[in-house]
Amino acid sequence: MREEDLEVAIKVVIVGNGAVGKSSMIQRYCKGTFTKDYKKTIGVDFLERQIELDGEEVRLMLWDTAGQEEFDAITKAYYRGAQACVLAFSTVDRDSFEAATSWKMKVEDECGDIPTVLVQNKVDLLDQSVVDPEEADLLSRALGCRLIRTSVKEDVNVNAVFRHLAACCLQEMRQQDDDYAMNGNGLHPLTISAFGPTNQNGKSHQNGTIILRSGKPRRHRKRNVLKNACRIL
Ligand SMILES: Nc1nc2c(ncn2[C@@H]2O[C@H](COP(=O)(O)OP(=O)(O)OP(=O)(O)O)[C@@H](O)[C@H]2O)c(=O)[nH]1
Repeated sequence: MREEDLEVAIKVVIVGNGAVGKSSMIQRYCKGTFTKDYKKTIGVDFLERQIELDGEEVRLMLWDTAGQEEFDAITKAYYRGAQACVLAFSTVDRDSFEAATSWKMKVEDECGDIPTVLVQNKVDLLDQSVVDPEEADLLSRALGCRLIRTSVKEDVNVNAVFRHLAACCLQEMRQQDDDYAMNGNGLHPLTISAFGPTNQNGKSHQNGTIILRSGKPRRHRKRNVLKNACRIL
């Protein structure tokens, strides 16, 4: 398979309290639209967008999870396999700021330590802000992730959020490629050689190799996708 037939696909989850602007951010980024109406997300939605970064084609699959508690049980499963995270709160909603730490822990529980951006949305409403700039800076340092202030409404910094995450993932992936290249025995660093279990005929089920896959982004064969349209629930 040729290198140009491969692409990087990254699953990004967007988490945060209800009404902080998660769905709006995804709509803005993938469709270029914004609506003032608030329609609670039920369950999980996703949209995708392809970008070029450092000469690589990167497909970002953006998973929109409901911020409302009542959908908690449904959304939990959808964190699995996520490779990057947007952790959003609203400039005019103190509770959403205070909930950011528990959202981060929730994602960490499911996905481990994945590249994450803390997003302070609705900065067009700074005159009504209930979060001091220093507090937000402090939180981003405490959580160990970059803070990006956005206005989805005014289309400020939305692209920067996703480019930053894609760049982090790409860097991780290249690091893995380097490790692989340097690993002289021809095995991927996360591949463990072993005798596999045998079936009733005494034959090995596969080739005797147990592969531990990391949840990190990998190159995939390009595929034709239905652009921008996939509702799960
Ligand atoms: N002023 C302002 N309003 C915004 C901005 N982003 C989103 N909104 C509004 O905030 C409300 C909530 O936005 P949503 O995108 O539905 O919020 P959500 O986080 O997806 O909410 P849930 O689906 O309940 O989790 C909507 O009325 C949006 O129009 C922004 O940057 N500025």
